[in-house]
Amino acid sequence: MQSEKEDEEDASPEEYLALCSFTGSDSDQLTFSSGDRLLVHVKTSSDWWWAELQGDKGYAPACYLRQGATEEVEDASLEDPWQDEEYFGSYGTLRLHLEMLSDKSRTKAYQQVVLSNSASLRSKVVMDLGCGTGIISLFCAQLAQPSVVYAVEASSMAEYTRQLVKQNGCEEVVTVLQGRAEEIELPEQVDILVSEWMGNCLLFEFMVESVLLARDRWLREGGVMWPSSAALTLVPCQANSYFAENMAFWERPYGLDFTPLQPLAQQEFFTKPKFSHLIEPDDCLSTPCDVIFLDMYTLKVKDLEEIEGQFQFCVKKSGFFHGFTAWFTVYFESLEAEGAAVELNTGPDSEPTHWKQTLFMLDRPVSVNAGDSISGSVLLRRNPIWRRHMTVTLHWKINGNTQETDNCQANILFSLYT
Ligand SMILES: N=C(N)NC/C=C/[C@H]1O[C@@H](n2cnc3c(N)ncnc32)[C@H](O)[C@@H]1O
Repeated sequence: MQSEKEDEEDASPEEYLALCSFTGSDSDQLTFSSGDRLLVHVKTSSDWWWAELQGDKGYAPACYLRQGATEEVEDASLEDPWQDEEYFGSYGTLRLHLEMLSDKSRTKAYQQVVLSNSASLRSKVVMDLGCGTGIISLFCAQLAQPSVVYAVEASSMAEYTRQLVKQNGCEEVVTVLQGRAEEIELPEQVDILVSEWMGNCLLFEFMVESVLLARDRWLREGGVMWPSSAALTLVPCQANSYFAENMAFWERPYGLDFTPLQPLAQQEFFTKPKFSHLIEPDDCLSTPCDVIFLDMYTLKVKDLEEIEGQFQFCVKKSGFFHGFTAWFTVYFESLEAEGAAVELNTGPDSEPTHWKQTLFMLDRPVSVNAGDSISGSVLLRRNPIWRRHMTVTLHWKINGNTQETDNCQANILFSLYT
């Protein structure tokens, strides 16, 4: 392996600036500090590069490095680490709002929360964070009698939201405030902070940070968070059709042998997560398991930098282990003491949502048998520079009980970028 890399290192290495510190999580990953200048020898993949720092060689996460960066470039990227221009720009158009409103599972879950708590919502003060078109605020005004709903929206959609509130005769109850939730001023504390903040893999976009900041500033003592908690679920899975369409395809297209393109296909299609994947329940190789649980009352912004979960799956049927699929569930506690919680589950046993599920493909499938165990960890690491992005690192071992399977330690890092 080393010799292979040495061959490839003939090309002259390029200097990159480390935009932030990184601690390697195993022996072949480099550890470096913000400001270090690394020599990148081989860009082995879009996410990991073979680099050198003062004689030490190892893999470095590409998203931590900037080529020939000088101070002003670094400052530039720090200028808009939230990419707000682009982010709120996209929410100023209808496309994303139409997608979210068309998602019946998602929208009806919030409607159900308001409906099943309508009595307790009477005379309450509500904040709807990131209200978009104001659908949740309109549900509150239409299905319950809160004293006021502060509908906060940072994008230019807010001016239309005001029209929708008026158009539906809710202006007595709903007050639309345009601005970032972190920056706007409310005239009072709120009893309930409701928001639909979940992104791919639960956290992508990191809108959750805004929700936590607003909680700390505006939610009164004993106030209620909707969602109240969230869980990220993982399962080892088959992905036969995705594998066939993107990898097996090159075996014999039109009677020709295109297999030399398969390494390229692996690099191009299997090193990025596949958003909007629809996993069939049958594709699950074991019982799914919640690997991360977030309590929205105690979660702190600093906790979002790195969140790790462990897993131990027992394979329930033989098949090809192509990858892991992830989804999330959020829970809305009842305002009544003994009331039942409402849940929005985006997994394969529920009605599909616009999030669908996220598929992380292994670089090559492994055949597994019933009784094998797949154990390991998942690490969500927030990008220290681009604050709406994160990487997902999966480590796992297969302690097969078949004679030819040994521990195949593996880890893959996926960057979730828009
Ligand atoms: N990704 C999912 N599920 N939903 C995205 C939903 C995002 C909506 O919330 C708004 N939003 C996001 N962050 C803030 C904030 N800090 N202050 C005010 N409005 C905000 C966006 O402009 C969208 O309209």
